[in-house]
Amino acid sequence: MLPRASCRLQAINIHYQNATLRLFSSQVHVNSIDLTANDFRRNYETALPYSEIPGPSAFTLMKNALPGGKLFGKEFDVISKEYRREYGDLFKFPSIFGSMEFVATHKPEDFQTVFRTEGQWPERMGLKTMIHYRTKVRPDIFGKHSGLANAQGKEWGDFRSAVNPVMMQPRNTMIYIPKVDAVAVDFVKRIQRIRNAKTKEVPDNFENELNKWALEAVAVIAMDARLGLLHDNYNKRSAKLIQGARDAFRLMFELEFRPSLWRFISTPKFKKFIEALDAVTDVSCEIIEEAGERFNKKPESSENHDESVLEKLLQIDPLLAKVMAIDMLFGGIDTTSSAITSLLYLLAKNPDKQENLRQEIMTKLPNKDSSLTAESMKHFPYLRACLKESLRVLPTVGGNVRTVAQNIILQGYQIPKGTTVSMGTGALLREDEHFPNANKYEPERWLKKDGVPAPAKSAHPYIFLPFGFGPRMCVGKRFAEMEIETLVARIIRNFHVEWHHPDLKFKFTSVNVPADKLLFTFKDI
Ligand code: HEM
Repeated sequence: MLPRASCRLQAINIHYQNATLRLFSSQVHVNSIDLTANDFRRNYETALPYSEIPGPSAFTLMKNALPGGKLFGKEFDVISKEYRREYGDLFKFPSIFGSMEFVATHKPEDFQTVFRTEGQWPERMGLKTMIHYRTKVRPDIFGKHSGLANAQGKEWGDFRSAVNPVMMQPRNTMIYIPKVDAVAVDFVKRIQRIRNAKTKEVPDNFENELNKWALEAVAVIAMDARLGLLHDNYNKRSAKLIQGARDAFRLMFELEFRPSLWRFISTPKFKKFIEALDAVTDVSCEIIEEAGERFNKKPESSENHDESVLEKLLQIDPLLAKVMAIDMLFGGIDTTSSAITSLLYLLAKNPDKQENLRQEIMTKLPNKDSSLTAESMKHFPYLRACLKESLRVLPTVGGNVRTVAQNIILQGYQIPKGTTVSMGTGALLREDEHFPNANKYEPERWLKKDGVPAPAKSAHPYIFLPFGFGPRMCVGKRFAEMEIETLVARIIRNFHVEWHHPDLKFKFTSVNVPADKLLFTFKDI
């Protein structure tokens, strides 16, 4: 323990918490935007009752979702699209087999109402499968913590206040650039090794390679550990972690959102899910323990400015540090690799944009072995725009969710406090009404030119929220953006990225993942 560092962290923590509260205080309790409490109460009483929100009955939903039904095996975005066509921009998904009833909306004004009334401790429904696993199956590891993503109320507020200064401050992200860049350089070498010598196309397991990069990069930030995943003979333990995270993510989605009896009996899928989570938990704990031993061996006097997230959090609360590190390993694989897949694919399909990006990168990486620094990363506005645009055209997550914190009115209907509302932002990102030429990949729409604001700024501000919104937004946002930008800068500096196959499809699990093999071609510059 380092008491002085701990005090410093707590001071930053309090400062950050105050700043965060200031930032969002103007957004609290304004559902009635500009209405007095009495006016709002009157409006609420005369609004249409919640029970009248249109939508399929539990029976129809079951019938459609079971074998032979019109939506059998369909992804959530397809089901949502179908019901939106049938019922309009607001409809209700009833509860089946103990799953949660929720309201789905596709109107930006509704997103604004929900977010601006979310309060100090916004609630996003916890994942019942994860909470069950952590509190009932593995309390030995997780103690009272079901994880940041699943905690609610003050427990969430305390957890988040502890991790925010370490994970959300830009300064604390930049310090990891050299280490994350070293991972990117290794990945470039890996591409050179594994691609076909003649065609330069990578093997059909390239998605797994991207997963390995994502885990290697997040581990270096989370616990200053190089796992060696980019070597030819990477160890079985890490393979188990990747496979476990991938299986758990996909099964979690099925168990949470499709009809399932797991709440009543341990179904085969549920057993597989527990096995997958056990693999993630056990391997993560081993890696964390090894990191802890390394930190203990560090001399007291050694520099601590680029301490890992784990090391910093250990000085605040060891259990919280462990749970957050596990969540970083678990949550930092599929998300980041899905986002980078979309970006590489869109750059491959739009060679002119790829060339613009290369020109920008060349200014700071004149040689292939020039170093990427925090300073050089500040000068890549086009790279940032390319990432934003790919998160718009092929978003990693399809929407946002909140449990509403007070009674509100959406599209004339009463939405009582405690209702789960799913905001289908993903569906609107490809609509011309919000983004002209919405299907076109145009990073320029995110850039201001000659003093003229970026065209994308004229879209409703609550539609493009790839990392969520407000105090509960993605805690890994800054790390994810930095990891992706670093790797893409390295790749585009080294290769022409090409795609010579039918259009790549994505499927919606908990995140959008590629449905086909990632057969990219990487030709040397
Ligand atoms: C491109 C990559 C990523 C995307 C698009 C993404 C997106 C999201 C979104 C939309 C949320 C919900 C936010 C809200 O409700 O307002 C979220 C939450 C979260 N994300 Fe990410 N994420 C990404 C990467 C990561 C990474 C790398 C980590 C770990 C280092 C991470 C950890 C988390 C955690 C722990 C939460 C829950 C936060 C809370 O409830 O306080 N994410 N993410």
